[in-house]
Amino acid sequence: MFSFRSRRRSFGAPDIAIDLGTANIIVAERGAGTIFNQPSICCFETGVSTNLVAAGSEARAMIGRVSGPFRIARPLRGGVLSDMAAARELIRFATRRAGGAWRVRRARALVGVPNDATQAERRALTTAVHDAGLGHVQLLPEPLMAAIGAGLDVDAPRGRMVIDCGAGTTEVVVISLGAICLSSTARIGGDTLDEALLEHLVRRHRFQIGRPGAEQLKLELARLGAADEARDRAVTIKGLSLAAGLPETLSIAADELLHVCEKHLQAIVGIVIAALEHTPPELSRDILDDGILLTGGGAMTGLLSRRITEATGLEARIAAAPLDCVAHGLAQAL
Ligand SMILES: Nc1ncnc2c1ncn2[C@@H]1O[C@H](COP(=O)(O)OP(=O)(O)OP(=O)(O)O)[C@@H](O)[C@H]1O
Repeated sequence: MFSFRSRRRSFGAPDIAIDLGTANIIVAERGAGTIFNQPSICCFETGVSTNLVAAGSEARAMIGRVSGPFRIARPLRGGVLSDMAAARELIRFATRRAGGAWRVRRARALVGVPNDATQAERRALTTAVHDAGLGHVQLLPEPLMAAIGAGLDVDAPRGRMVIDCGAGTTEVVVISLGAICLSSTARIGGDTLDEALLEHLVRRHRFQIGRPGAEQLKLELARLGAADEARDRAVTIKGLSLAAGLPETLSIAADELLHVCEKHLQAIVGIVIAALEHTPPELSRDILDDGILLTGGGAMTGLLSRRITEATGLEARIAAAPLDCVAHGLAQAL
């Protein structure tokens, strides 16, 4: 069982907090608050040596538009580190503006990590943070940090269920007395929904769009899906017609694409139900009274909270700033 308070005592005051997510990286510095919040993306020029050309928002604008020696890289896949060089360079880039006195003695860093990350995945993340120029690293579980960042009193002797819906992972945890009592993680999230929409368009309409286009489509569907009357509307998508081999604008009923989204949401609901089945009775009673808290970017679609409530009968509440909960929790730990 992870206990936040016991781990903190042996670490001393940290200087910097890093929420390195599959989609976004947020860095907070003690005394200065958030100093960086941008997409987790790098663009490298590969040649004799590999150089970072751009990172964050600038690199995101390059997706699908680079060729030759340029390579777009994302440090994480499915919530865990998959590209060491990209992680190191992105963390270095994101922390370069930090100006604390710790620069002289190398920062102590708090870094969020999925609760089910393996020892090898934890070691890789720690190495990437060290290689980026930071000193002592402490890894903290993202769903617990999300709960703290959302304002839950995690130290109370009360069962709290939190679902952190990221781009690469969905984590369902039950927290009591400052510790995670039960945890279930699936490597699904906003990214897998983007991919499902891409595949649907190719299979059903022979129409190709890029990853940023798929994410934009998902965000539009999230808006439309929240209002039942909007389901009849059509969405227009710009991309490449594979049949004609030409750029085209495709118009599709929102309802058809919302079916793809619903499949994804049902997979998340399935994880929540499985976690509830394994929750001890006293904690279940607390969750019955307090409901479930949703954090992470994927929680922002009102559809997910609605489907969870329909399936479980429990109130599902979306945190005030879902995208920032983990970073806020880590910043509080600073
Ligand atoms: N309004 C919205 N509706 C649905 N999804 C959204 C919305 N806004 C953002 N997202 C999605 O949320 C995801 C990013 O969330 P978040 O920043 O919490 O993930 P992350 O921490 O980078 O990922 P992970 O924790 O899995 O490594 C992206 O897939 C993004 O498209």
